[in-house]
Amino acid sequence: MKPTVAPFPATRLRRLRAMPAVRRLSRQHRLSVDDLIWPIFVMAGRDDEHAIPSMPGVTRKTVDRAVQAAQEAHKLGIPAMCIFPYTGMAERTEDCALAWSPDNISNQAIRAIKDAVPDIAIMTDIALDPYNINGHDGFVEDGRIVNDRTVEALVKMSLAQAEAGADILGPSDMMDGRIAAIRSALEAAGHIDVAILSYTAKYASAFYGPFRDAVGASAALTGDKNTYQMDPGNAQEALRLVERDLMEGADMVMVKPGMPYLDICRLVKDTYGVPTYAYQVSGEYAMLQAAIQNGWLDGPKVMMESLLAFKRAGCDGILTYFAPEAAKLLHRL
Ligand SMILES: NCc1[nH]cc(CCC(=O)O)c1CC(=O)O
Repeated sequence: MKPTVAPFPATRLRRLRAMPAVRRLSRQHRLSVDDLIWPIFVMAGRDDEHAIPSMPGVTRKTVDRAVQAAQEAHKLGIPAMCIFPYTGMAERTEDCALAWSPDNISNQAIRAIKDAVPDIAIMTDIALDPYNINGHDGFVEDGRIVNDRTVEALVKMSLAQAEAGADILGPSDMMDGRIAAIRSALEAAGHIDVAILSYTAKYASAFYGPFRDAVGASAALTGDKNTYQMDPGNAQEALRLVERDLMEGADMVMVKPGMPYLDICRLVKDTYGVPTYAYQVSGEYAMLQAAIQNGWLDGPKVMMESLLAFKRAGCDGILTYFAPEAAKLLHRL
C-alpha cells in the first residue's frame, strides 16, 4: 500500500508531531506491560542474591528471593517470567542427569513461584548447558554435539518442568526434531495445555557472553555453538525453522538475539503471522547498561526506545532484563 501524500503545504507531516497529545493519538505502535517476559537467574541457598558484574542491576537469586521477585512482577502486571538456573562446576556432569531431576534448582523455583503466585506464567529454558560438564546445549561425543540422544534428554527435562508446573516451555537448544518429540511427550503425559515457545531462530551470537557468566557456563564452555545455533549471515533459514517448528507443534516462536536481528522479527511476523517474540539478550542489556552507567545514554529513554523497536518490528512480546524497570515506567511509578 502506497500512502497518499498531497503536495506541500497541503501535507505538512510535522502537524501530527506538534504536540504531545496529538503525537500520542497518532502513534502506531506502543509498548505495554503485557509485552514483557522477565528472565531471572536462580541459585541454591536461602535469602541471598549475587550480583552479576557483566549485567549491572541483575542478580542471581535464591528460590525465596525469586518468589519475592515474582510477587513484585505480578504486582507490576508483568505476565510472565523465565527461569534460568545457576549451576557450579560440581553440579555439571557428562550425563547431565540433573537436567531432568524434579528437585533441581529450576524445578524448585517453578514449584515455589507457582505456589505463591499462581497467576504469573512461568517459562523455562530447555537445553543441557547448565548441567553439562562442557557447557554445551547437547551431549558431546568425540567432540561432536549429538542430536538425537540429546533430544531424548530434552524430552525428560521438559516433562520434569511441566510436572513442576511450568506454563510455557522454552527449548533453546537448537537440536533438530525436539519440538515434535517434546510436544508428543507432553500430550502423552496429559500436559495438553503446556505451551511451547520455541527458540526457533537462535543465532550463534557473541551477545550471549554475560548470560554465560550469569549461569556459570562461561568457565565450562569448550569451543563454540556454531554447529547447532544459526549462522548470523542467514535470514531465509529462519523461515524454514519457523515453518518446521510450527509444523512440529510450537505455539509461539522466538528470534534471538533481538536488536541486531529486528529484520528477522519482521520477516517472521509478515510471513507467518504467529505469536512472535524476541529476546533482548544479556549482551544487548550489558551494552546499554555500560553506556547508561557512563552517563553516555539516558537510561529510561534508551530502554523504552529499544523495547518499542521490537513492537515496531512485529513482535508480540520481548524477553528483557529491563522488564521490572520498564513496567514501572509504563505505570508511571
Ligand atoms: N541454552 C542456553 C541459553 N538460553 C538463553 C541464552 C542466552 C540469553 C542471554 O544472553 O540473555 C542461552 C545462551 C547460549 O545459548 O549460550
